[in-house]
Amino acid sequence: MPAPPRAPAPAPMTPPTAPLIRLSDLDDAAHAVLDPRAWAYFSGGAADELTLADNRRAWDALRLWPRALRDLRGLSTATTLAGRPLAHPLLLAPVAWHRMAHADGEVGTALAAAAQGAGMILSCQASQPVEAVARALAEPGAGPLWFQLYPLARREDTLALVRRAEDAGCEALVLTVDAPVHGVRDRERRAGFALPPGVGPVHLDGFAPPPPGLEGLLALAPRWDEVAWLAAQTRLPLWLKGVLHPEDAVLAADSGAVAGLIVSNHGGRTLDTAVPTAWALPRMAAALQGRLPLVVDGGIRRGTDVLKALALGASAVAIGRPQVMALAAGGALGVAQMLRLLRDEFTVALALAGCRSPADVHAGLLAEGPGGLPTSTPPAGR
Ligand SMILES: Cc1cc2nc3c(=O)[nH]c(=O)nc-3n(C[C@H](O)[C@H](O)[C@H](O)COP(=O)(O)O)c2cc1C
Ligand SMILES: O=C(O)C(=O)c1ccccc1
Repeated sequence: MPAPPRAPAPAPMTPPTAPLIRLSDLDDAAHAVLDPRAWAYFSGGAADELTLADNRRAWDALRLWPRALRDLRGLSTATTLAGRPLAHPLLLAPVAWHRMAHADGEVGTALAAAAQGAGMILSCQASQPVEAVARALAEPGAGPLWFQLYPLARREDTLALVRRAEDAGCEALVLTVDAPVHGVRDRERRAGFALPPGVGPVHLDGFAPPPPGLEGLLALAPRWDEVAWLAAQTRLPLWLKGVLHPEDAVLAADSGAVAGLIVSNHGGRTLDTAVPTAWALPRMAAALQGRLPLVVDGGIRRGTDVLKALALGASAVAIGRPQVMALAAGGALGVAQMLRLLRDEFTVALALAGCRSPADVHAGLLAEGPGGLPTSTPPAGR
């Protein structure tokens, strides 16, 4: 019998966004659509970008000792952060000016975070207001909204910002302490980066700019007494972001003013050649002995990176660049896909390491890596 004539091929269906295979693919997707100056700003690090590269390499260098034959039934990524239940330990790190990546802006990012149960730390340099972001996150099962601060030129302005974050329903404040001056940004300078018209830090409208010159910035650089002052002004827990040294971790705990620390080198954007966060984290955890919860950021791109961060003592991780790359490439939907993928990879990592939950993750899962990273034997009974 002759073969029936072939039906014409259906018109190809283009998915709204290409399937996302791994987080690092978002860089190419964003590069293709972003203005070169915005790309330089979002993707770049400081100077020779050695810390930027080291952040990734330090997670990659760690090797896992998985456990077999564990009972994995009921596996869940659910955890708690400073007592707050979370669907999984993923937060969005504060990143300035989302509207430079996509018109959906921070509200789009927040809708994605809400849909995926992720927490969000809103930058004080955000290009959309905290009230609108808070509404987007006001969903059952949504993660917490935190507000990140740089000290403003006048204390009353800083306080006005704190009140605004409190009134919007933010659950914590984050004082960034690793960027008293702008890092050496070769890539931004080469690209001639400037804020595009119509995008800017909406929370800072009407506030006095920093006094001119280096001495003006140094006068605003937060000091330990500023941390105590800020903590005394608010009922919200105060986290410090950008601490790397174990002795500073101990000072933070001793101050009694600090609720937790974000172990961060600002994604390699401030002091180039600062240690990668995967090196700092276990040493800070050892110095603190559980006195403060730790969140870590910098180069977290894989579910296994999340697992390693928990094994080194973090309670949660924060994601910086992938959120703006995903936003640039696919708007709010892109950010939701990115978070979904990382959650799914983390679920797989838990299962394959023999852990039923984040609480099961411990230092014994880590083998010593090329960077001389710490190792231990699994504690009995785990
Ligand atoms: C484009 C960009 C803007 C950022 N803006 C801020 C900011 O406003 N406040 C802040 O505390 N950190 C800021 N950060 C640092 C991030 O919060 C975070 O520490 C870093 O991006 C984590 O590294 P990752 O990008 O490798 O995940 C920014 C980072 C990037 C990439
Ligand atoms: O670019 C940054 O990393 C950052 O933290 C920042 C600082 C001042 C204004 C905008 C962003």
